Formats: sequence, structure tokens, C-alpha cells
Amino acid sequence: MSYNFKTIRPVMPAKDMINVILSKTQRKTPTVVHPGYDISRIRGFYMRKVKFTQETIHEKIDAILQDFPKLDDIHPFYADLINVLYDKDHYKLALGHVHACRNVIDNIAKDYCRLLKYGDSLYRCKMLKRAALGRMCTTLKKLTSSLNYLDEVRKHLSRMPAINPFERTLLVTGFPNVGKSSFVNNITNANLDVQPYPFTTQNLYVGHSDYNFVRWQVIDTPGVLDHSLSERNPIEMQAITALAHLKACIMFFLDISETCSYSIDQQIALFKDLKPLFKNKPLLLVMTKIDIKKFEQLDPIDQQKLQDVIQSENVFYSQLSNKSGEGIALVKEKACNLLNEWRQNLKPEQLTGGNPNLLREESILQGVYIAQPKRVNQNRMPVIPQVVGKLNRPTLKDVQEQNGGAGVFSFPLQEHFLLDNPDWKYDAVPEIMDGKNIGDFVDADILQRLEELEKEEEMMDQAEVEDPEEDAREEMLLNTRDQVNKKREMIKEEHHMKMKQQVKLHRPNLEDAKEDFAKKGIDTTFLEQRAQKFAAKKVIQKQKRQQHSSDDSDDNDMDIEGNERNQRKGRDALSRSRSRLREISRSRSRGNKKVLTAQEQAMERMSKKIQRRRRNEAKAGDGDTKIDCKMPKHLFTGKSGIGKQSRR
Ligand SMILES: Nc1nc2c(ncn2[C@@H]2O[C@H](COP(=O)(O)OP(=O)(O)OP(=O)(O)O)[C@@H](O)[C@H]2O)c(=O)[nH]1
Repeated sequence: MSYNFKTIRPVMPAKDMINVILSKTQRKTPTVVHPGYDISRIRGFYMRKVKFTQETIHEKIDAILQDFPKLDDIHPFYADLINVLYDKDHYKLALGHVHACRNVIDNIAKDYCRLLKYGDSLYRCKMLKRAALGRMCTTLKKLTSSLNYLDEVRKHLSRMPAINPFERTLLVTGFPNVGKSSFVNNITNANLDVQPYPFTTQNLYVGHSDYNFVRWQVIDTPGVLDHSLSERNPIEMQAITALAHLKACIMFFLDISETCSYSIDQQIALFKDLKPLFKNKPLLLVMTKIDIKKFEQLDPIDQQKLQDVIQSENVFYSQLSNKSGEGIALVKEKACNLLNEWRQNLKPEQLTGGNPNLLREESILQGVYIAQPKRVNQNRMPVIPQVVGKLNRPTLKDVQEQNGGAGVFSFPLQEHFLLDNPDWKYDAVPEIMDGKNIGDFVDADILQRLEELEKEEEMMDQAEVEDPEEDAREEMLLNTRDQVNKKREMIKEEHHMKMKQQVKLHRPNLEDAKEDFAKKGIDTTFLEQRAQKFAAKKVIQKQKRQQHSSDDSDDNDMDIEGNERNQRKGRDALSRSRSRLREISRSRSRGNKKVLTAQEQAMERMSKKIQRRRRNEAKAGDGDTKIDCKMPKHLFTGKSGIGKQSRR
């Protein structure tokens, strides 16, 4: 199982997450609701918003929880590494906090959905939704520090090399500056930083190399100093973690030239100190920088010390120089063979950590022989069939080259014409030949059809010759139509006259009406008033008519005096009738006005008072239909910023 932490998705800061979630809710749920809707529809509208928000948050938090590795599930090497780098407790607390918040948000949504079921108005439902979303966002906001921490962890994890704990591994360790990175660079393509000062390597680095047709993982570790475990810093602890957990061949590098600024004694002490971590693992003591000082050139005391260590601890040893390249291949071979031998004694389960895929891979690899095919005939010439060789005719390209090359030469379309005589191919084609062109051959029956057409036209002309009987018939029809129209007009006229007479007959007399009402005991004064008003109206209308008619009839020869007199007469009559009208008129609403009780009047006064301020400030009330849209699309799309224009 290989661990690739690069796939962990970025963790959004809480603030951004809230923005994303709220805008997603706004975009993906309906936005229009009216107070006039059925209450169950309004409840559904807001419930959907609450549920959608909760689901979105749930999804986002789930993604975080799934992406981050669970310390109990991963290989102990990675679990310890995460503990060293990010503090296991802090890591677990952050993930736990995120998990707890997810549950809290789920519960909030559940509670508010339950409350929304009892919402009795749009306003109440809206307020409940607002409260639900608000509480969810507040809960999310509390995650700020945990989310920031997790994102930092993600960034660091993603830069970590993908180390496969089950692959064949060579682990290089030792004091700083002893030439570890140089060796890894020499046998892999890792291209690590090499500097003449200690602690150049501060993280674990991995390179790959091939040996015996199998891939080998070579891990470069930061340098380790000789002091107690509690004093080790996180950089050193990474190396210790790798030494403790990886089933690898340990290559302890010892700089016998002492140019790394640590004495041989110090390096031997560190070797002994770390020995418990190498227990039961293949170990190779590598003496480096032999280009500066060979083992034989060492002080006899140092030589003795080193031999004592090798014999007492029963370790294999080797020498190399990264500068001259001496012994590098040998060291690599020795280490790989040591590990291979050691692995043969292990059970497949121990090598693969029980991973069935790796188990199968391992068992397959053990029985595979990689064969290299040997080529008998090295120089294979192209084979051209004999038939092709025989044809030997010029290709179209040859023809093109002969005739001026590309651009000048145009492909002769006549080349493939199928004619009786192939010599005719390139003859010019005449437009008219023997008095005919190509159109004459398209329709052979054209003349016959033309004749038929002409005959048809003649027949139609004959049919159009005038007929006197037809004329008489047409005239008779017209007369009949006139008579019918006249008769219809007369019937209409008669009907109008009849109706007028009927109206006159049925108009009640004032006196009769008065008597009628008096018999029924109803006051008749209003009847008289109406009659007077009607009479006055009639007088005015009559005078107006008279005035118009006198204006029209007198025309130019009417004398000025007469005209003035007439006008004065008319004006007097008009003013008289108006004053009389004023006397009898009354406002239309007075009769309909309802008499309010004292209590009703007080109520009206109060409601006016309440509404006064709102009315003066032109504020919208609860009753006002209002369809809010937080971000109107037309104002927020496009390139120009907000506030430059009132419209786009
Ligand atoms: N003469 C000589 N110099 C070497 C040899 N190997 C490494 N060096 C030098 O030693 C210095 C340290 O080499 P590194 O490969 O960075 O050593 P390291 O152990 O990885 O050091 P850290 O990264 O600090 O742990 C560099 O200046 C190298 O050029 C060698 O075999 N011979």
C-alpha cells in the first residue's frame, strides 16, 4: 500500500467555507416565495434551504475527514512521523473538533426543520430559516483554528516523499555531513542538495534505483547527533522514526576522514546508541570519504576501535568515496544482497503488512524469471513485394515534378475519362456541336411537352368567351341582393320606432308616481327634487341647442345687435339654471357615509397614528409584497465593479 498525501484536497478557511456554502444555497435552491402561497409550500421552501445548507456543510466536512489519514489505520511509520511533525494530540483534536461540529450542525438542521413544520406565516418561517443558517455558520466559524491547522498539515504532508513502507528499502543514516546525500545522488536520480555544512538535509528524501531487475527505494535521512532521545529535535526524530519502523537495510555512514567535524569516537558512540533500532535488521557499516583517508591510513588506535565494533556487533562493513566513485557499486550491491537474504527469511505477511495485493505481487515476483530476447538477424532490410517493383510507372508526383512542380502543375481531371477512343481524352470540349448543346440532351421530349402546353392554353382561352345568358343571371342576382338589403333596413327602422314608442308609453307620470308612493307611505320629496333637477338639466340642454342652431343659421348676415341679445339671453338662462342646480345639489358621498361609533372612531385614530411614521418615512411594512434578492444577477455579473453604474 503506498501513501500519497498529495491527493488531500485543500481545506478552506472557515470564513470562505461559509461564503461558499451560503452562496451555493442561494444559487441552488428556489429564491421566490410569496406570502400568498399555501403555508405548506412556504414551509417546504424554507425547510429545503435549511436542509440544503446542512447537506452542503456535511459534504464538505466529510471530505476533510475522509481525506486526512487516520493515525490508527495507517502504517506505524507514518503515524509516528505525523506525531513527530504535527503532534498527534493536536492532529487528533483538530479532526475530532471538525467531526463534532458536523454532528452539531446536523442536529441544528434537524431541530429547525422540526420547528419549521409549525411555522404559521412566511415571516415566521423566514426567521426560523435565518436562525438555523445563522447558528450553522456560527458553529462553522468556531472551526477557524482547526481548519487552518489542518490546511497547514495538508500543505506539509503533500510535500512529503511518497515512501512505500513495504518496498525494498535502503536507509542511509549517520552523523550530519558524512556524505549520505552524495551517496543517494550517486545511486539514484534523487538530485538532493549537497552542501559542506551539517543539517543540509532536514527531511526524509527518497530516490529509486534498480538492482537485479527490481526497484529499490533509497531513503536519505537527516543527520543524527549523539545525545539522548528526549533531547532530539523533530528533524532528527524523522530519521529515528524511519529507523524504527521501516523494514530496510540500514546503512550507517561513518566518515573516517573526520572532515564532517565529528571524531571517529563520537561516530562509534552514536552507532552504539542507535544499535537497538537496527536490531533484527540487515546492517552495513559504510566508511566514507576514503579518497581523503583510507582505512589503512587511519591511526592504529582508531583502526582497532573500528575493528572491535565490527567484530563485537558482527556487522558487515564496506568503504566508498563519493568523490572518486570508488566502492559505490560494491556498497550498493552488498546492501541489496543483505536485504534480499534477510527478506527471504521473512513471511510474505511480514513483508506486505497483510495487504493482499502486495502479497500477490510478492509471490509473483519471487517466481518470475526476466528473460532478455536475443536477436538472431540484427539488420533487417525493408521488404518490397516483387509485383510492386515490376510496375515501374511514373507516379503522379513524378508527373508534377516534370510539369513545373507544386503550385504550377494542376491535376489533369481528364486522366480518368472513360471514352471510346483514349486519344480523345485531352480534346477541347465544344459548347455547341451540330446545333445542339448539352441542355438538348437533358430532356429528349421537350418539344412534345411544349406542344401539349400550348394546346392546353388554347382550350382555356376558348372557355373564356362571353355568354349573354350568364350576364342576365348575374344582373338578376344583384337586383335581388339590393332588394334584400333595403328590406332589412326597413325592418330595422320599424323596430327602432316601436321601441321608442314603448319607452314613451312606460315613462311614469310624476303625479302618478307621487300617488303611488303616498299610498305605500313613502316620502315623495326626493321625487320632486329629482324632477326639478331633471327639468333644470333639460332647460340647459335646450338653451345650448338653441344657441348652437342660431350660430349656425345666422351665419354672416346676422346683425351684431341680435347676436349680442341672443347671447345675453342664453347666459342669463344658463346662470339661472346653474344657481338652481347648486341649490338642489348635494355631495355624492354624504348619503353613503357610515356613522361610526365612538369606539370605531378611536380605533381609526389609533391605526392612523401607528401608520403615520411608517408612511412619512415611506417604509415597507409586513403587508407589503416584497421579493428580496440579495445579489441581483444583473448587478453582479460582468467586468465592471459594483457601484460604478446603477445598471449594466
Ligand atoms: N572528499 C569527499 N568529500 C565528500 C564525500 N562525500 C561527501 N563529501 C562532501 O561532504 C560534504 C557533505 O556531504 P553531504 O552528502 O551533504 O553529507 P550529508 O551526510 O548528507 O549531510 P547532511 O545533509 O547535513 O546530513 C559535501 O561538501 C560533500 O562534497 C567523499 O566521499 N569524499
